[in-house]
Amino acid sequence: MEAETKKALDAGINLPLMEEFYTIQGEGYYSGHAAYFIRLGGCDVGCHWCDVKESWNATLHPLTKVEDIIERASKIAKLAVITGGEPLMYNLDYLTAELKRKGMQTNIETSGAYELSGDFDWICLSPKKAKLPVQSVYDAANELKVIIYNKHDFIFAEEQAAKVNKNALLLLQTEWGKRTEMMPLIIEYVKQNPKWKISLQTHKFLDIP
Ligand SMILES: C[S@@+](CC[C@H](N)C(=O)[O-])C[C@H]1O[C@@H](n2cnc3c(N)ncnc32)[C@H](O)[C@@H]1O
Ligand SMILES: Nc1nc2[nH]cc(C(=O)O)c2c(=O)[nH]1
Ligand code: SF4
Ligand SMILES: [Mg+2]
Repeated sequence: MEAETKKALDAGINLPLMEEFYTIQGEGYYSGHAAYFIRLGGCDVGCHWCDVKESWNATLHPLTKVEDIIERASKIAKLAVITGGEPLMYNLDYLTAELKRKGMQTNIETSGAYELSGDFDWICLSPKKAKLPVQSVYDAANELKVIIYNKHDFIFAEEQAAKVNKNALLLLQTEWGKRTEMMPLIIEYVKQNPKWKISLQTHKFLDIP
């Protein structure tokens, strides 16, 4: 990579953009809200059930001017959701500062595997066993959303709940491919442990992006 290109990437002036779309947030506390999704390419966490594996290789996604993304987003939306890939692999200070300057709300979907950057109004932390969150993200998270793929994930969920700040909402979300098997267990678990709530990928039921 050329020095100028690297400089713009490190400063978060240009970021690898996989896709951007205006849709309805399907998951978590903001489920049901209209939101402009900004999906950045690049992730090295390696969840075998990841539903956007095409995002992993950052070099496949063009370095895009953040300025242009914000122009498009702010024309049609009030809320931006930064996702990926793993968005915290990048410096998100410029992106969030400019979104806010346009009056937009900034939310993020992250595994928390990298240090926090950017100024976020809402942080969804979805921790992964393969690369655990850093402390700063446990401290700042507004919701903890644990994916349930098998029974052991309930134990993992409790371990993660013990590490996150006390104000964070606690959410269990079935891994999509295992939903028939895991949903009955999640329902029973939440009835027995009502500090948890269910999060569903409602956009997949609605068949929207
Ligand atoms: C694709 S990830 C991108 C953001 C970040 N890398 C992360 O994992 O939080 C967005 C959200 O989708 C969840 N997710 C990914 N694959 C899933 C699947 N097969 N079933 C249910 N949730 C999934 C993640 O846990 C995360 O909460
Ligand atoms: N509608 C919709 N809601 C979402 N919530 C989190 C998503 C993500 O992939 O980060 C996502 C997504 O891809 N689509
Ligand atoms: S951390 Fe997120 S983007 Fe990365 S592999 Fe896991 S679910 Fe996919
Ligand atoms: Mg998704």
